[in-house]
Formats: sequence, structure tokens, C-alpha cells
Amino acid sequence: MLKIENLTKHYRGGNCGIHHINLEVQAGDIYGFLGSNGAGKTTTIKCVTGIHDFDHGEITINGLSLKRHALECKQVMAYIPDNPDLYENMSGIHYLNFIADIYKMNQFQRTEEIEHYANLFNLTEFLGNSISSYSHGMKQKLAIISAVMHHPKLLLLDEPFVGLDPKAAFELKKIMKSLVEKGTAIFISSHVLEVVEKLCNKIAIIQSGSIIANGETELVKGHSSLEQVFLELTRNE
Ligand SMILES: Nc1ncnc2c1ncn2[C@@H]1O[C@H](COP(=O)(O)OP(=O)(O)OP(=O)(O)O)[C@@H](O)[C@H]1O
Repeated sequence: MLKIENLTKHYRGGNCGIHHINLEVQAGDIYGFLGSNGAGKTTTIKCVTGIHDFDHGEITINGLSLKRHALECKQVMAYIPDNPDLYENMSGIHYLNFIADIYKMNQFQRTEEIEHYANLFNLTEFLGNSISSYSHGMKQKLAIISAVMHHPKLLLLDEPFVGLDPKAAFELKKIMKSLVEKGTAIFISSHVLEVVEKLCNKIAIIQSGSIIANGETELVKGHSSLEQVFLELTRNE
């Protein structure tokens, strides 16, 4: 579903964000993306969303090149950024309908999905309020609903658990498991190693812009905990 080949992006000023990244996320995968602060996780994810241009390499989504078929690629993906920058002047429900329009969801579908997820995240009574009045966690919940309600084939999540209360974090993990059962491919960056270890069937670890470990979670961590393996691999930072 997502193939990243030889992806390289330099920021202006010579800062090499990421170099020669190779990854493949298949339908049914929850693929964890780990790395210390500044390692290159957000840069990689932003290249996949099309937010960042890149210098070399190829990104293919659902068999189509992101560079040549940007619109078709964006139609099948959803992205939850590390900081939910939403349209503050809209109400929650206005925002969700706006996203539902973009993804061409019919009235029945959107009503059902919004009702379901808003109840799950205890957001129903606040949907009529302006987003500017929401807490960080409420904005994060709204961003999650907007990303999952149209059942994307590829879901990209950048640090999605930050700011979520325990129930919302639990519900998000359930949603991810349910989406992959229906064939979605999930690529998720997180610093919460205990969650990644339990949730992700595959992981990649990035250090200073390069992948240093990659594959099935069980194989990457062997008999150790993911925390031990991560600390060992990144000890010379
Ligand atoms: N807009 C930018 N301009 C210049 N350099 C940038 C920019 N964004 C990121 N970088 C640099 O690229 C490198 C990778 O940053 P990135 O944000 O991808 O890391 P990250 O792994 O997501 O980190 P964190 O865990 O702290 O979110 C860092 O050296 C960072 O300083």
C-alpha cells in the first residue's frame, strides 16, 4: 500500500533531514516508526503526505507514484499530525462535514460515522462548539475522527497518543486494530515503546535520518524488550 524507495530530503542550509529511506507498509500492517527527537520521523511522514517535497527517491501509494498522481494518492490516505492545527473558527461538526465533503462521503455514511466516533470519544455534546474552545486532547480527538471516518486505505499517524486521555488512547488502539482487519495499512510514529511493542506487527527505527533496524517486531526485538533494543541501537547518539 505504501512503498518508500531511496527517499532523501535535505532541508535548506545543508541539514540533511533523511537519507535513502526504504520501507514498505502493506495492507493489514500496523507499522511502528521509532526514533529519538530530531531523527527524521515527521520529515518522512510529511514527505508521504505530500506536505514536503523531497530530493530523491520514489513514494508509491496504492500502486501510484505520489509525484505523478498526487490527488489519487491523497484520496486514499489520511494523516493525523503531531500537532492538530485545525480551522479554529469552525465548529467541530462543521469541520467534520468539510472533511466528509472532500472525501465525498454521502449523508447516511457521514451521519453514522460521526455519531459513532463522537460518542466513542465523548465529543458529541461539544461538536457544535467552536474548535478554538477545544482543549489539545479534544482537537486531537477531532483530528482522529476526521481521519478514520472515511476508512482510508493508508493511515499515517504522527505521535497520536500525545494529549489523549487513557480512554481515548484505548479507543484509538481499538480503532487501529479494527481498520487493519478491514485492510487499511497503518504507519505510526510514537515514543511510547510499550504501546508500539504490543500494537505493531512491524517496526522501523530511524537514527540521524537513516533506518538502522527494520522488520517484523518479533524479529527486531528478539528476546529483549523493545525498550532495551531501542536504547542499545541508539546508545551512541
Ligand atoms: N522545516 C525544517 N527546516 C530545517 N530543518 C528541519 C525542519 N524540520 C525538521 N528539520 C530537521 O530535520 C531533522 C529531522 O526532524 P524531524 O522533525 O523529522 O524529527 P522527528 O524524528 O520527527 O523528531 P521528534 O521526535 O522530536 O518529533 C532534525 O534535524 C530537524 O532539526
